[in-house]
Amino acid sequence: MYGSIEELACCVIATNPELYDQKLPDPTPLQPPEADEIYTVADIYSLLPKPLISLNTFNSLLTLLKSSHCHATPTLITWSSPLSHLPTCSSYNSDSGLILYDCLSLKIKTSTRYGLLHKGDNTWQINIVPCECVHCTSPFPKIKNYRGPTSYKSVGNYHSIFDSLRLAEVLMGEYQFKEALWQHQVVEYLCLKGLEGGGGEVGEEDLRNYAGNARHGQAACLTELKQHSIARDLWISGAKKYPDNSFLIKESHRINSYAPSPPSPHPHPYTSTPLIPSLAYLCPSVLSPPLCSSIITSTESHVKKEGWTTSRHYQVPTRDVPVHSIPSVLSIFNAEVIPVLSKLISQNFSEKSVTIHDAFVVKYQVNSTGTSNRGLPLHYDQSQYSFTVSLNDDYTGGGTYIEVLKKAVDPGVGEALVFKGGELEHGGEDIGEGVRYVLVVFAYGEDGVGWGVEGVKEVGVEEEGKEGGGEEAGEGSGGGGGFSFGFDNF
Ligand SMILES: O=C(O)CCC(=O)C(=O)O
Ligand SMILES: [Fe+2]
Repeated sequence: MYGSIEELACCVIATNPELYDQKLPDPTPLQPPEADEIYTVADIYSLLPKPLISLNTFNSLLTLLKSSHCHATPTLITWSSPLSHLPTCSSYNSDSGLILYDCLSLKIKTSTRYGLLHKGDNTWQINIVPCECVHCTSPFPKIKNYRGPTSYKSVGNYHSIFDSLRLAEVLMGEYQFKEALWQHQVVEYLCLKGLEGGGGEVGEEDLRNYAGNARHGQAACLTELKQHSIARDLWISGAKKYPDNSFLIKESHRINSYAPSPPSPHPHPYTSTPLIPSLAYLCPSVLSPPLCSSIITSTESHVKKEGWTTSRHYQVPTRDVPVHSIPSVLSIFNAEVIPVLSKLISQNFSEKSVTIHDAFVVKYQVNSTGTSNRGLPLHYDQSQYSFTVSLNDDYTGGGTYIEVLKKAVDPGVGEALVFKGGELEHGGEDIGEGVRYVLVVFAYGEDGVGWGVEGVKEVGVEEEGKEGGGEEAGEGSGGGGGFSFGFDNF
């Protein structure tokens, strides 16, 4: 029995020092348990979300709680991030603080959760409430459904699959990509098992759809974890396996649109100027001014019909159009830009080959309120190599702002900046007047140190690669690669 939340927390801290380890565990491969019905507190604990709050934040929350008393008698407790980090947590709609999970009660009495609610007037009050967020409701009461064939009783169970998918999305929203990857693998696995059993109560079509979404989720997580060649394989093989899944079709279309880097060196000599040696270079004449104008014209006529996309890059949303969605721009890009970019990367960064992850045309503009879309906040691209190719110059301000230089770099029309997008903090400098168009490219090389990762296996594929669905490794996977961003969000 703990008299106060402080005593309780002290006990938790004393007994679970690893709660402060912000490192995520390696993704757990799906392995059937030895026997049915066996799961320990450690098993449950390993599935709980890891704390994202710092000790300081936690202590200051405890200070706020000084006068409150916890009437519960939990034995093992962990806590999640502040609720504002849980976009799909439905049970609390205020941006209130903290949920404490009582693992033993979860096993015994699923109705008891300890919620900490902000009352809105700088006072805090503990209420014991049944939390219905997916962290609480999804895996734990149904944990047996998540543990492989021997304990998998109801493979077509709608709630376990659907809740698992939601949980995976929440984990992604919390930037817990390794755990989200694992959850997506669980979902695909459950769906495949359900399909083996004829679809169950969910039905084959929905199961295939969820499985495809889960495959997309795995690739998206791997992309965030900079495991890009594996992500690429999962997208390509996923589109073959789930040909009706729109996410997978879109991604494999993106991947297949961009030409591979040319095998022989680009014919004309190429000189670039180091801006920050080994990190950023200025590159003259990547594209001729007439081709830049042609890209702008084709882009504008495309967006008249199709509109701009604003949600492809969720971390810093640009208003852009992917190059692979405009055939005339794609052919200029493949014929003119890729050979030059490949050459630049091999010259400046000693890469043997380059793979394009994504390319898009961005438009910055001062809107009628004079505020939005003038630039892009500081960020890292999570690409290995990024390019910004200027397409016009009739604006004031603008350029690619490089934080370490404390200045914006704005090459002339058809010129480019190539830089290590995942290492150099940068942004789009606000424009003053006019409109700025820029072609942005995310790419990765063959030998990116620390970019290739082993040990992630495709769900449902046997060791020897034998599988009913005729799964193949995606073509064109060129070893380790790296970066992220340009995939569609759920
Ligand atoms: O506007 C620029 O020059 C930077 C664009 C950028 O960083 C991006 O789209 O990721
Ligand atoms: Fe960027």
